[in-house]
Amino acid sequence: MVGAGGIGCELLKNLVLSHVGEIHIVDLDSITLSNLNRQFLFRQKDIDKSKSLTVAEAVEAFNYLNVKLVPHHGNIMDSDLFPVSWWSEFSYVFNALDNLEARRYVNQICLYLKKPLMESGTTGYDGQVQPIYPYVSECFDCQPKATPKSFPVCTIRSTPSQPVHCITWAKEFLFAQIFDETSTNDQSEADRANQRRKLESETEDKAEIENMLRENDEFNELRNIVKSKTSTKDSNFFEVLVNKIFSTDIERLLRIDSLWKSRRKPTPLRIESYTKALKELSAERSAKDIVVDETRVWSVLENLFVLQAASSALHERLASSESFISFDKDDDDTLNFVVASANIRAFIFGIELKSKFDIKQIAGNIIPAIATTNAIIAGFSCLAYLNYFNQITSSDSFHKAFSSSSTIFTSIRPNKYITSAALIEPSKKCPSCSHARGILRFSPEDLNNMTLEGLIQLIRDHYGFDDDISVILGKSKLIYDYDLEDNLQKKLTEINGFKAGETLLIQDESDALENLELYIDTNTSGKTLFPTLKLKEKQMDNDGENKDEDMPEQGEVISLDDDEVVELDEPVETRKRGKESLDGSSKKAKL
Ligand SMILES: Nc1ncnc2c1ncn2[C@@H]1O[C@H](COP(=O)(O)OP(=O)(O)OP(=O)(O)O)[C@@H](O)[C@H]1O
Ligand SMILES: [Zn+2]
Repeated sequence: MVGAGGIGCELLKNLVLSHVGEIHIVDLDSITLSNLNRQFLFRQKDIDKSKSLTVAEAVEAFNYLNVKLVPHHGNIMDSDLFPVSWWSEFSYVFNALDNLEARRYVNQICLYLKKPLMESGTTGYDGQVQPIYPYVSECFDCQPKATPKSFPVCTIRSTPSQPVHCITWAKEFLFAQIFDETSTNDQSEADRANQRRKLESETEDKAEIENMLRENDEFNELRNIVKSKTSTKDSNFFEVLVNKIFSTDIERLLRIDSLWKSRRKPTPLRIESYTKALKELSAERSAKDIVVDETRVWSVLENLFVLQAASSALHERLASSESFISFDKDDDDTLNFVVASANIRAFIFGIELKSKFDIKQIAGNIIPAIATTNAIIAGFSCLAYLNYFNQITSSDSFHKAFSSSSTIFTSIRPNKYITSAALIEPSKKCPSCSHARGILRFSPEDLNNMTLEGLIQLIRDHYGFDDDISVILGKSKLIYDYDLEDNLQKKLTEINGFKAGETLLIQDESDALENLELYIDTNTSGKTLFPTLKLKEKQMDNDGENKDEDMPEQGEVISLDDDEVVELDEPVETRKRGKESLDGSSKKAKL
């Protein structure tokens, strides 16, 4: 079971009461106060303890069927901690995760190992369980997932009109520029040129572009103050910050007439008019009294007061122990900074102010989790799994389970509280399961002595590639094709990145056979084992064009080796065969 959060707690209780033999529980996180309202296996005393260890201990209280529980504290995507040999032990995998990246990773591992996977997720009242039988039913990646909504840079930086624009500005721009890891004082020429190009793709207004670039440069002063070891009391960080972002920058925006032809103009904030009231407020109350008032919309003065306190707290942290601070909705200093600066910007632009509670939801991309939805989904997850195990008497259990399992949805819509849909076959366009996969288990001897040329020969012999092949290591590192022979005589261990947990994507240059993805495992004691797979012939459409769409898209980046990166400006398909289509660069026409 991967994830011991909202769904995980409910699911573990169900599985233990269903008498599952042995359950391994993986989670990378520790328990926070905000988990306690729905993750019922945790108590106040457990705050800061490991989720996986605590959850295993908690269910022992009702583990009267003596299910064996094995907790693991760690990131499931860490292939040193969780190698293929570890994954191979399981007969069933449950996802109870909260992010796409980890879900995708588990999905891929289950495809490699052909393990049944129960995928589950909830947002608010909406929930879904999807049983996945690799290569028989749709996998997690068969249906494209929606990407989060984003806003044009110009709206965020120059012309906000909704609270969400101000919140995005405060979190993604202001906070990141000053405190985050990516904030830097010495931006290279290339970075600047890149930034300019990006802005030019969004607006033709030259004055606006110059303004945004200048604003960026001026953040140096703020970064310098905040990163200097000057005591917070002696620094004028808050004053410089407020003057720059709420006064100087706004005045400069006002000078760009083109922006305000059909928009309401912003009004710069005069901090002088608040100085006296700020002093009085700080004599009366502490900022702590205000920040706990999460559901009331604070006044402009209160927001300034909170901003002052949050700036000083963040400055103090940077001056004492931390080298950078990332925004985290559960880190109150970062959240208060974002809430207050977003609200003051909203006031300047005549936009509605919001409560800390509302801003937290938006800035943290949160839809409140509902304990009942988690419980229902975990219940279905367990029932669907039991259904699978009641059937696996035949050798063809995936096909059998395919016809008797369903995807189940919950929602708050009347007559649609619970609905189900039959499973469907994998999509031919799926980036994950539309090609063959398997685990390539190297003996330690072969891994140390085999050359890339030797490996390529073995792959060709094993899988019947007639023509030449190309080999991509990891996400995008091309290590061999008919035109790139530099690595052929290298031992496998001499190729940067060639290690257990990485993947090799093999493509047939003649496009006759489907792509093959091999997962590198080095944990075997015997001889090197190639997975037994029969590669399918690629489907061609009537024009002889290949129907499979697994080539990188236009604009995607392929890296050739660690320091050479080529941006594709035309699809790889057309470039593969003809050097003449390249720009004659010194990249030795590797693509
Ligand atoms: N890569 C990963 N490896 C292991 N566990 C993970 C990984 N990614 C996420 N998780 C765990 O999955 C669980 C998901 O649970 P849930 O959706 O309830 O989120 P939460 O972090 O507990 O709550 P919230 O995000 O609402 O504060 C979390 O406990 C999280 O730590
Ligand atoms: Zn798929």
